[in-house]
Amino acid sequence: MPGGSSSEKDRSAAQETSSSSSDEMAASGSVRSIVLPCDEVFRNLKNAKRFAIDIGGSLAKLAYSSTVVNERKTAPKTKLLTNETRAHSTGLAEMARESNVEGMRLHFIKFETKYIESCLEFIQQKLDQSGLASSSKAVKCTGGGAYKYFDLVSSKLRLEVHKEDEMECLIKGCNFLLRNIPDESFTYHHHDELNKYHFQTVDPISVFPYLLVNIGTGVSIVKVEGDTEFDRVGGSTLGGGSFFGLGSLLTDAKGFDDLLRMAEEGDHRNVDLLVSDVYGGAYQKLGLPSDLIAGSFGKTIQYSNAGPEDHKTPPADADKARSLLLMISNCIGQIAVLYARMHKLNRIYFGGYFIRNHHITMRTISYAIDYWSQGEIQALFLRHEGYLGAIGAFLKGAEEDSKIKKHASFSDMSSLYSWNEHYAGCSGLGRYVPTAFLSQNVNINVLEMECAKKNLMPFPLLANAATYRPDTVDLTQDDEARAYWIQCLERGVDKTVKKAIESQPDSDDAAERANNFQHRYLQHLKLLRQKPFAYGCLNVRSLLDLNEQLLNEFYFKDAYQLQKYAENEAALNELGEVLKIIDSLEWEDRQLALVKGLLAGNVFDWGAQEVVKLMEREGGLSFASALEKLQPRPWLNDSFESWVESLRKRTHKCAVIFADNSGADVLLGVIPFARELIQRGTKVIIAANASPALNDITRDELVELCVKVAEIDPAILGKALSSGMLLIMDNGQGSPCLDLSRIDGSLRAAIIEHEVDLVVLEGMGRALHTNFDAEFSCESLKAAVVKNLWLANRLGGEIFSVIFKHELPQSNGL
Ligand SMILES: Nc1ncnc2c1ncn2[C@@H]1O[C@H](COP(=O)(O)OP(=O)(O)O)[C@@H](O)[C@H]1O
Ligand SMILES: CC(C)(COP(=O)(O)O)[C@@H](O)C(=O)NCCC(=O)O
Repeated sequence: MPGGSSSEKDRSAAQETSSSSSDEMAASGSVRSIVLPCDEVFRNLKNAKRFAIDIGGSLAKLAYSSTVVNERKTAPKTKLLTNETRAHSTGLAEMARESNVEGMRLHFIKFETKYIESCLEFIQQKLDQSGLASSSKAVKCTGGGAYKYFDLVSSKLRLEVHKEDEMECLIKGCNFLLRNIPDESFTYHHHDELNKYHFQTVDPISVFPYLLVNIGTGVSIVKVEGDTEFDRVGGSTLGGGSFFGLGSLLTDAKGFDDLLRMAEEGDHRNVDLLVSDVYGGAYQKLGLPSDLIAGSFGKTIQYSNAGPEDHKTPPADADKARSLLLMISNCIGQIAVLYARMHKLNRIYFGGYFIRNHHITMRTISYAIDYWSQGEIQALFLRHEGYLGAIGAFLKGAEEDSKIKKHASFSDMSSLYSWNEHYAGCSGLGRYVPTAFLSQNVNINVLEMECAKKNLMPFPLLANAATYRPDTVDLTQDDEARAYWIQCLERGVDKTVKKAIESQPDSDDAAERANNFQHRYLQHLKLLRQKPFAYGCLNVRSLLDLNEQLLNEFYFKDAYQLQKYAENEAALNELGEVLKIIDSLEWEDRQLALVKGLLAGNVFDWGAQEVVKLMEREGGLSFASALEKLQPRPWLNDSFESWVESLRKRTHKCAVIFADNSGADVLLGVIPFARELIQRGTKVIIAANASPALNDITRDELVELCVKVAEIDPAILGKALSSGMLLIMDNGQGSPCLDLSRIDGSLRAAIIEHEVDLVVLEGMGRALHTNFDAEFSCESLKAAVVKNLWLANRLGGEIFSVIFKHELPQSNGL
């Protein structure tokens, strides 16, 4: 039987391993690294609320939830908002909301089942020390170990153990990951040097049907047609257990990582019988190439039968390990296609930790699926392939608890709220980190997810939500850009540290925490330099978001709060004058002044090192000097004429403006621009961040500022705020960039209700790093100042080049 994997391809892989193995082994964890203290891995255990465990034949996966208090230090309260004014500001009062919410985080930890006892002991110790009890009376337990370790789990955690069906947990976990984690699934393309991982956008509405092939110790094959409609249609004994077990018998491998390392180094042609070994060449009649595997391990018989006089050297351990990995991966691929065909399914996801994001395994399975399905089916892998059962078990427990307690239910949370991967606490794709586990060192893999506490949904005016990708440049594919941005953010970290310390003048340990932040951020950047795919896709957005996550991690909820406060005050003082100048201009000059104001405001960006230099100079940066910095027209991207023409032709019904920085940007740029639209009869929604990121304005801050704005300009802006012509809303995010596939559900509803026909994206983060290529079903403006020399040069311009992109939808007859 042809093995399904051509040895020619495998030979090329064998030759490639010398270059790729070091990287891949870093991924699989055999790289020497510092042993982490257990507390750094079992994070937030003292706030743990609920546990679940999936104890498999080989690996145990522990899941727990913890609460993270969003102890946002309040900025010196803007004196502008007294209780009295708050009460009288109709329209604004309703917008004010509680922002000091408790966040929910999910932690998943994976280690070899043989350490289960030490792990439970460690947890027990921690829970005893903290004196806190789990909020749940029971722990959900799945996998074979739910039976085998029943007594151990219940005695150590002092909780009732509820056994849960393994398949149900597996599917629940898989559906949750597909719906909630961006870039969760991918196809693997070994021969595409630049882009080995093609991440898939999973439309949450059309997740089903699919076939799940879970390769754990054994293999389960499940046909999934809905959340509760699934059927274990088959399985195989030839799985991860066979690879690890047989591999250990056949070689001197010291553990799984060692076996994988051997497989990378080995040459299967010393072990497998190829078509050429049988036929002397290709088997033309059947179309079997000469280097196809005819029989796995077929050559080993020669060594077994050979006497000492034959001088046959037995195959190396590495060759056997490779042949074994190919044999098992090939067979599973073949079986998967047969089941997919039998059940008329064309999507096959591979779960289970045998895969371990390993390039030979993924490549062989992909090849087998392609070969046996004649190119009709592609193998889909999951970034968190080993956690499906644990996630499912955790969700089951949480749902049941919330039903009993009849309060804010987790079942609602898994279906109504969105989750983000918390990169700051994840060890990354397939990586194992050595951890000091009571008295032993154990390799552990960690995943964390954070509840967005919101129902995030796609922006309704995307031309094609299914194909929308927020990021303009994929840094995993662009080596030069990746090297530049990682280095640029490394250089910017000192400034962030300084601002973080400044933001908490009364704290004794701010400097220490800020240094820890710096250390961790630099560590993550180093990992991403070596393993760009560690967290799925890599882009400027994910690098910036990681910065925010780590700041929060070290209790810097708003590092720029003092800066923002000062800039807001200064800009409010200038607002009246700026409005007066604008009002004195003729119509066309006014339109240009408004656009230039929007752009000049965007220069006030604490995320851009070139600008920081200007702002920290003596005298700082004024709005007037920012205006002077702008590239003279024609701009690098200049559709001002087209914008003016559109304004002449029509009055927009409603515009949504995604605001960027605090101070001059929002108050002297966005507000006057919005005011002009309002005067033309256009309703305006200003959508600001839900939580702080750099010096970006948040929705709560803007609501407060608007009280003063209304006082400065009662006739137009004051009236607009109270009549609902100007709405301030939350975009659902806390990033300097903007992912339009996940915006706040209420903003989405308002956009639909008010029939938004103009989208304005402002700033580098929202209009250049992300969404530059986004297409909308209505008119749009993308406005930004390029405040980074490298990027400006790359785009063919100089620092402070201007992007002003006005676009009409494809089908628009205007
Ligand atoms: N560090 C490791 N130790 C043991 N097995 C590992 C390791 N990393 C990956 N594996 C592979 O993962 C398989 C177990 O996958 P998993 O999905 O956890 O299944 P199970 O729940 O049956 O333990 C093992 O049989 C082995 O092939
Ligand atoms: C962080 C930013 C995206 C914010 O830009 P904005 O959206 O405020 O225009 C931008 O400043 C940026 O790309 N900074 C990278 C680092 C630097 O240029 O120094």
